[in-house]
Amino acid sequence: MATSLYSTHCRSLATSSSSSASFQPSPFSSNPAYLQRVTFSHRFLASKVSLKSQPPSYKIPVHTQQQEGAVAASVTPVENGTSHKQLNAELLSVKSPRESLVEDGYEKDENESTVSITVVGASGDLAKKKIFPALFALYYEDCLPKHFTIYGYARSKMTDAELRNMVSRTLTCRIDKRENCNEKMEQFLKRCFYHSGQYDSQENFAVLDKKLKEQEGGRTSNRLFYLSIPPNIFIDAVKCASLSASSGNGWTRVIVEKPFGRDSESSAALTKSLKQYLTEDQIFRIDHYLGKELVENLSVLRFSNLIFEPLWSRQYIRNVQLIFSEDFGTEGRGGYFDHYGIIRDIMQNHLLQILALFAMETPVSLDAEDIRNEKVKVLRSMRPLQLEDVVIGQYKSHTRGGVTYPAYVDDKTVPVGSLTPTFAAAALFIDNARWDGVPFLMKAGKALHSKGAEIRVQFRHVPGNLYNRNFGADLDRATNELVIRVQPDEAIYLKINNKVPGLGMKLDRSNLNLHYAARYSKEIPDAYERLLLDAIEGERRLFIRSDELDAAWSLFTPVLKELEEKKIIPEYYPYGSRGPVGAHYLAARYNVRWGDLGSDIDR
Ligand SMILES: NC(=O)C1=CN([C@@H]2O[C@H](COP(=O)(O)OP(=O)(O)OC[C@H]3O[C@@H](n4cnc5c(N)ncnc54)[C@H](OP(=O)(O)O)[C@@H]3O)[C@@H](O)[C@H]2O)C=CC1
Ligand SMILES: O=C1O[C@H](COP(=O)(O)O)[C@@H](O)[C@H](O)[C@H]1O
Repeated sequence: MATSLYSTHCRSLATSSSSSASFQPSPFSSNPAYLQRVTFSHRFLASKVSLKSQPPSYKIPVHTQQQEGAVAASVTPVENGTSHKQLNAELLSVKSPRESLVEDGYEKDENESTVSITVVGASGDLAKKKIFPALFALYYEDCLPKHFTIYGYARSKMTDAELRNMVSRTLTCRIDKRENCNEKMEQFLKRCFYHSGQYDSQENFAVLDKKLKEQEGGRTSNRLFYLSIPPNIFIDAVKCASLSASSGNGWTRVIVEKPFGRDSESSAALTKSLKQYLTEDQIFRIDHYLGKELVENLSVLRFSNLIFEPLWSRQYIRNVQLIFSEDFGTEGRGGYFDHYGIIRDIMQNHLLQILALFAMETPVSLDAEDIRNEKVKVLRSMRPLQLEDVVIGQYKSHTRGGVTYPAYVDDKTVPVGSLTPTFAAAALFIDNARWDGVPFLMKAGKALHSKGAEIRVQFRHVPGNLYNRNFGADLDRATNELVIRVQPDEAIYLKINNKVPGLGMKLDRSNLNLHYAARYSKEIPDAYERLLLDAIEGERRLFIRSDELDAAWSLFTPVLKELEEKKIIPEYYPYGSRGPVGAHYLAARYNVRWGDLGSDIDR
């Protein structure tokens, strides 16, 4: 059984909460889980940073799940571990906001604050797939404040009941958290409402504001807008939300989804436009890879284990590989993708963010600004990517086992003859004392043979030749390799050499393996859960600051322009293959062999 040093799990903390606590009020002020969470972490300080000053501290009565007075309802039981898909009629009948609050046992208390979360683009793919399920998971874990409301906003015409119905189809309970699952879903869905409006209409947002106020019932209102819409309408929506639906007496924050522009200029223009309506403090630029468990764990691994940090430099590390692969194409998202390509879609953000966390110096503290300062520093020490250090590819149709998989350009939303890369490999360098000369190789592709994301750290050869003859000719295969498997089947393992038991002297490669599924019984939360919770708490550590974004774009913009201006033709690779062979030549130029070629001890 795992013992946890620092528990920040909302529900597990709730069980050990005391009956009252004194601290600055926040949207979570009466949630025992939250009280405990902030006591243990630096989040508390961050959560106090808001646009408006907070009222003075006071005694907070603890509110528990049981006290919420959930309405008993007949529900379809959870069967075979799957979530319910049927809602009963009572749930779908929409009550007025006040009725809902009273029914849920909430009495108006103007001294308490509320959080209203508006999902802008609620009818879309991301909202359905990720945002609503993450909000439900937070609710299930008692991580949302006592008073919260969720509003879906989009142009599509929908009633509250229809939104609830749509949302209910994607809600699930964790495998290890099924208790009262249907009941919790019903309670959650009652807090979800919908408002149909245009993204560029201040009047429509003003009506939303009115509805939010009704829900907030005179309490201090904190408002979070999640922009789950295409980037061309970000500014319209931000303008209208900010001018017509900002909180009058609490904080207003906006989560902005990627892409943050397509190069340095457009990104700077986006930031400038956003800052017409919001301060930097209000902008939460999301990169969901930063919310992934093993990416969060990177700093813990580095800075809390003496054995790693001394090795973390050019002295011991030969190369670092950041690998992303998907075993499906751009199906359905070709229109978006063709405008961006894999370098902008994955490398400039997800993989570069991982690289920054991997390579940064020790931050002064775990505070958001200290961490982000270090990330900016390391990004600014990097050399802009050169054309000769990039290989691009695009998948072509392939028939296997009687099934024909489409080419990228077969997608109706992709322009004929598109040269947009669906695969790229790149070699990047950090020109600082720690990393001078160490190649950081990135590889990202769609429609490859497997799905996964990992960080591979290949160490140098052991000096001297004590055991060289036992390794055979291939010394590279005998070097230590640390693998951080971000997904799927999370793991951290270290490849070491070991003597095969017996009278002879035969060496063998083995893994010291921290396999999450075996070590921890808990299901790993989705990245969006962590990030939404952080945004609600005002914790900015896992969000991208504007100077960080500028630094990231300046590494990729020149090469992206060159690729486009020179109309570089991608190397075509079959759907479901390992990608273009050019990636191997690129790696070989730096004496690197990709670690994901797979060996019998990798899984
Ligand atoms: N889907 C994903 O897996 C990921 C998405 N993202 C980002 O998240 C954001 C949302 O993504 P996703 O949900 O896939 O996007 P969608 O294309 O599904 O768009 C979301 C909603 O925006 C509205 N919309 C779509 N196109 C337009 C348009 N041209 N003009 C006005 N409104 C429009 C539609 O709502 P209505 O018509 O009802 O107004 C739609 O339901 C994007 O910025 C995307 O890049 C980031 C990572 C992953
Ligand atoms: O941001 C994006 O990420 C997804 C991959 O996310 P994951 O969490 O499923 O690994 C990718 O499919 C998409 O193209 C990209 O925009």
